[in-house]
Amino acid sequence: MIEVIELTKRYGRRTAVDRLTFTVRPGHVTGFLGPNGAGKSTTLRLILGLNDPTSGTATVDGRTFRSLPRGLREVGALLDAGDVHGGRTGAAHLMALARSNAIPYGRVEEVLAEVGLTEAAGRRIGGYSLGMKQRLGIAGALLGDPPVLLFDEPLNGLDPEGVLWVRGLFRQLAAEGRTVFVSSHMMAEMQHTADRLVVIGRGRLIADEGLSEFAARAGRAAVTVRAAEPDRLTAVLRAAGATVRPGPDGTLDVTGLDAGRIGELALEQRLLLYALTDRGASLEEAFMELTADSVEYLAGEPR
Ligand SMILES: Nc1ncnc2c1ncn2[C@@H]1O[C@H](COP(=O)(O)OP(=O)(O)OP(=O)(O)O)[C@@H](O)[C@H]1O
Repeated sequence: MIEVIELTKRYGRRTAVDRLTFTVRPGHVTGFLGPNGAGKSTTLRLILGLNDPTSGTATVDGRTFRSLPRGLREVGALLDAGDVHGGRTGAAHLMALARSNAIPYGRVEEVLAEVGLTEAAGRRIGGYSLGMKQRLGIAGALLGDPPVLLFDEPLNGLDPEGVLWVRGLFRQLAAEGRTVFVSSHMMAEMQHTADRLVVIGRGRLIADEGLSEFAARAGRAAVTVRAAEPDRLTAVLRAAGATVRPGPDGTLDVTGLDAGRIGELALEQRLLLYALTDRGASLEEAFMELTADSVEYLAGEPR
């Protein structure tokens, strides 16, 4: 379990992390979300004892990372996949990590196989693609078989197959009872990866809850409808107070009426429906709405 209490980090006059309090529990994949510059990397570095907080505490199972005696065996982390010695081979990099953390060398082969890098293990990291470097970083985090794992933007640079693999791996690690904390600035990445969210903006906590609770807060549940006569249905639904927007492939995106009421109205007007799907609130919309005030650099108005 990771516990962050009133954590604050200032760089001169800039407050990167502002009295942040949250808990990351075992058995879940917890997404750590926030727009660029929200303070995610700084928070992860504070948890790992790489920087000192200005005030407040960050502990892992009740102790600061620096006071944990067994390093990588207690907490595995991938912070920056590019931060590796390009002249070394993947295997040599992991061997060095194993040696400095008193981890048996046999683990190196195991984790290389787990991340799919066995073939590339003898090649120099300088020639690895970004996706391969991410895999190597994940291998390093897994090396000590730790109960707590932190990943900073681990999906960056991975191809779709790699993304699916990482998601499966995170779920499996959580199912084994580990604490898995994964940062990202994109809700779309997290909504299929995490089951809980810690959301921050400008260093402050915005949400610490399950994915569905977060979505519900936006309060914009939508229904997707596919109808034989979309124009007539649109008029009927608008007359009943709904907001209707054309969706992709001739579907309609309806808010303001639930699926049951839309079905009734269609039946009353003898309008044929091919599909009627509850979409729930869009997590992306919830994220944009709740973090809108804390985005560092807003894009200009569209021209
Ligand atoms: N060493 C430092 N010195 C000064 N300011 C810093 C330092 N590290 C971070 N900051 C500032 O703190 C704020 C938070 O940065 P941080 O990298 O933690 O954000 P982030 O959420 O990880 O962003 P991103 O998604 O862009 O990586 C930013 O405004 C950044 O400029």
